[in-house]
Amino acid sequence: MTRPAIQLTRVTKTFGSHTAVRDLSLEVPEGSLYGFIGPNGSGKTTTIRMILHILSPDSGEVSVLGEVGTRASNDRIGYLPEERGLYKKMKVGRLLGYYGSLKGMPLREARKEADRWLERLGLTEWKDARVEALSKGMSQKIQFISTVISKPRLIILDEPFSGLDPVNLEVLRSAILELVTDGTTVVLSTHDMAVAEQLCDHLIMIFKGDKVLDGTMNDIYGKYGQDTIRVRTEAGVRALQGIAGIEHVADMGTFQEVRFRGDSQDLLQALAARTRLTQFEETRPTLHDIFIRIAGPEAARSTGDGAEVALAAGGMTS
Ligand SMILES: Nc1ncnc2c1ncn2[C@@H]1O[C@H](COP(=O)(O)OP(=O)(O)OP(=O)(O)O)[C@@H](O)[C@H]1O
Repeated sequence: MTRPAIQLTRVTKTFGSHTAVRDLSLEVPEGSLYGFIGPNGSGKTTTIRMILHILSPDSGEVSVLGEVGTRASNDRIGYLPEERGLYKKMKVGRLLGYYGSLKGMPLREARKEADRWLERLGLTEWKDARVEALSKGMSQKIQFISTVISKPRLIILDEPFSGLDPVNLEVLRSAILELVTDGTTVVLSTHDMAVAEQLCDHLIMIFKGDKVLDGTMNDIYGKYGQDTIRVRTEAGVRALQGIAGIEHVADMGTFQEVRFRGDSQDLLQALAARTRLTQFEETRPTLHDIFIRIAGPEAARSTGDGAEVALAAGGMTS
């Protein structure tokens, strides 16, 4: 078996009396696209900082690209932090060449690689612009290039999609997938479970410093099966009010995801008697729903995806 790119063994980190990460063990296989997910403040960034040796754990062991407890492997790691910053007065092309050479690339090669990436991300015409002239989305893509330009074996991206419009999100998404196809290991930290769901092949879910789920997407979905019904009706969430057997409803706005105890045909009939249906589909639960099931209703309030609908006695409130 090949060595994992990252291995954490029983790692704990506290800040004063607050435990940010508790007894965390984790293995990120080489070549995987591993999602670190969890709501704000759950311990993702602290975990990443320990992987990068910016922080030392209070206890436990951190091994990255085969090296235990040293910073030596950092040249082989690309890190896109959540708090971003670029030298504003520098021109884009020069800046990227500079970042590549900082990571040990010959300048000519770094410039060539910068040109390739600028073209790949639709930014060629901005090569001679100063960073300060770029829009937020453009500087985010430049920061991404600065992270990947030196072809690190391991790339850690903290919320890489925040603030990107759907077109640029797609551009970045396919660039990340291409890196993984080429054998790079990518860790993607995000609180957006829908993004993680679309992209990752493995994931770890962290909540209040504890690992609550870890595995391949196939294992995770296999465990939860197809026990969710996606419903789209003219009446919206109100159509579901008071139907016996409904255990949980997540209202996604134009559609609802329903966990139903019993024969789904009974739900179909009950709905058809009340409203016009445009979708009724048995499907697997979303990651967000799995997270709520594991972490409890309190966790629902700490995430932004989908509104939880509480079932009152015989009815619902939203
Ligand atoms: N340097 C620090 N000093 C004190 N507390 C800290 C420090 N860094 C993190 N924490 C606390 O540890 C907890 C975990 O924070 P962390 O930044 O790892 O979460 P996160 O999952 O990355 O959240 P976000 O998505 O908001 O970035 C939080 O309660 C945070 O306030």
